[in-house]
Amino acid sequence: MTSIANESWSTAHAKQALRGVMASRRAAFATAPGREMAEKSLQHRMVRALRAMAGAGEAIALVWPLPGESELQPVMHALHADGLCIALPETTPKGHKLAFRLWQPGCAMQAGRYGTSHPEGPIVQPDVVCVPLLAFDRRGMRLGYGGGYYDRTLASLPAARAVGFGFSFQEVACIPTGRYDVALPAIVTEREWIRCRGDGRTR
Ligand SMILES: Nc1nc2c(c(=O)[nH]1)N(C=O)[C@@H](CNc1ccc(C(=O)N[C@@H](CCC(=O)O)C(=O)O)cc1)CN2
Ligand SMILES: Nc1ncnc2c1ncn2[C@@H]1O[C@H](COP(=O)(O)OP(=O)(O)OP(=O)(O)O)[C@@H](O)[C@H]1O
Repeated sequence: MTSIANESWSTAHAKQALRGVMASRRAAFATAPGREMAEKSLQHRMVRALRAMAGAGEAIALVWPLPGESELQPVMHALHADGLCIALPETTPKGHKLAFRLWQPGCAMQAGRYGTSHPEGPIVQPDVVCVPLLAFDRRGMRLGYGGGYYDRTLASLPAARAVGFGFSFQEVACIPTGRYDVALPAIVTEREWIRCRGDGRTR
């Protein structure tokens, strides 16, 4: 359910309609012949982009995938082996920012809100935040599940570098935006590392 308390009725409803369209596209992609190749290519591009973005020993926030999302565990293992610190979000109650917890290979995962999973490790403040998305555009605007979690979280971490990630089929011409949506500076897909053109409020 989308909370419409903080944005106009028309924006909230346009976002919800787009979520429905993107859910169908994602379901079709789940069984598409190119899925496995696209997944591997996205993982490689993510590792390359994050190695370039993160300094030695820095903390990178990734996500534990929800059904239909790309598998990022190989990315987590590769960056951990580089000596980077990996954190995953714990889904807090709606209206709050996410809490990031330290992940280590083989660590126990705890079931969280909305089907998400998080490690039980200590809280970590990430230097780089990888942002999951349902849809994106070339400005760097994104659509998520409607919790507003990443908008709130990024607003509270002004020094963190953010990068979105997803598959190229998730690109649309123009994401409907509200007052709290801020453009991502970059988005990685299985095809490219997009330097987004922004909307005048890019973080
Ligand atoms: N893998 C992953 N982890 C993540 C996110 C994500 O997008 N992907 N999040 C990104 O913010 C946060 C969790 N955000 C969520 C916010 C709302 C709903 C939710 O309302 N789900 C509805 C149905 C949503 C739909 O399909 O339209 C539900 O479960 O009923 C789910 C996750 C943190 N962890
Ligand atoms: N920094 C913020 N402060 C207050 N309200 C916010 C903030 N960021 C987002 N919101 C509100 O949260 C609600 C959900 O936002 P939105 O639809 O953009 O979520 P989303 O980006 O799809 O979700 P998520 O970030 O969890 O993937 C909207 O009503 C929005 O105005």
